Amino acid sequence: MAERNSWSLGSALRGMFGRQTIDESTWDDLEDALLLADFGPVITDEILEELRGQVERFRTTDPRDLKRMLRETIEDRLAKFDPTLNLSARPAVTLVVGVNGVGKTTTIGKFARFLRNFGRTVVLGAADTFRAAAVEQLDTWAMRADVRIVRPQQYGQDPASVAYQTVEIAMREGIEMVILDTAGRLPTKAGLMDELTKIHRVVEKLTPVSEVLLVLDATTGQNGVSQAEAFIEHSGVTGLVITKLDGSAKGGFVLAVQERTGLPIKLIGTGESIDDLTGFTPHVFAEKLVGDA
Ligand SMILES: Nc1nc2c(ncn2[C@@H]2O[C@H](COP(=O)(O)OP(=O)(O)OP(=O)(O)O)[C@@H](O)[C@H]2O)c(=O)[nH]1
Repeated sequence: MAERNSWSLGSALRGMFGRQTIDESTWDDLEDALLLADFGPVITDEILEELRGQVERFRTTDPRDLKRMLRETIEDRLAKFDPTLNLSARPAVTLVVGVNGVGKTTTIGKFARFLRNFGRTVVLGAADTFRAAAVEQLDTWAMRADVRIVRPQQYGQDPASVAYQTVEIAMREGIEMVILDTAGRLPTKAGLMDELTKIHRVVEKLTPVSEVLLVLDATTGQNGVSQAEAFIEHSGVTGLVITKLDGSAKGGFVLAVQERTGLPIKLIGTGESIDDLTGFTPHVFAEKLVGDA
């Protein structure tokens, strides 16, 4: 199953785990594979050191043991963060933030369907009011997911007022989940952060915001995190969504990004279709990354 994912280490590791015994070239190959997968140099060194210690402690020369140890080490590190979505409030308000093009709108559509599949009622708020195309795109996803949407009355309307109206409708009509789309780019970073702060403040006049999800594109890997730093610093992010994992060779990014930001991954996007979104389970992810044999 591992080989089907572009981000799997499967093919990179096949040669080394095909050998009879662990030797120096095994370690070199493993280092190359981890760096290529965007674990980053620090985590790569730490993992190698940990595994060398374990191989010595257990006095093994069997590459299959090393593979199991690699999987467990990655799983342990992934599991240090809690991936649970906090959506017990009614309504539970989720603000979705991130730079342009990372897959915010697509994620919102998929997330709406994801929640519908759990029997929840959902309303979307189109609080990216500056781009007509953004509202239209969200509308299309609302239709696909079969959920309601609150659109701005005119373009350029204060995004905070659309957010407020959406939450108000949810409260009035007993809709359980509110998902708010936000702009990815404004002329200035300060303007963007002010806008998000305002949306947050205005919504919280009605009810607390349950989740602020930052969407990151796996194909840009750790470079993309630098672009998103302002969101992490200023918008009270509670969790990460990693998109486009299906087209990425950077499976190690998933571990690196949690450790670098200190934020848990809560959702994973694995394609462009409406059902291509899953929760994040460290055990499953580590197994798909390293392979289970
Ligand atoms: N392969 C793949 N493509 C994705 C995924 N998520 C989003 N995309 C694609 O990425 C592109 C950008 O997605 P959008 O949802 O428009 O991104 P956005 O962040 O809302 O962009 P703006 O509205 O411009 O801010 C689209 O072509 C999506 O189909 C994913 O998990 N896998």
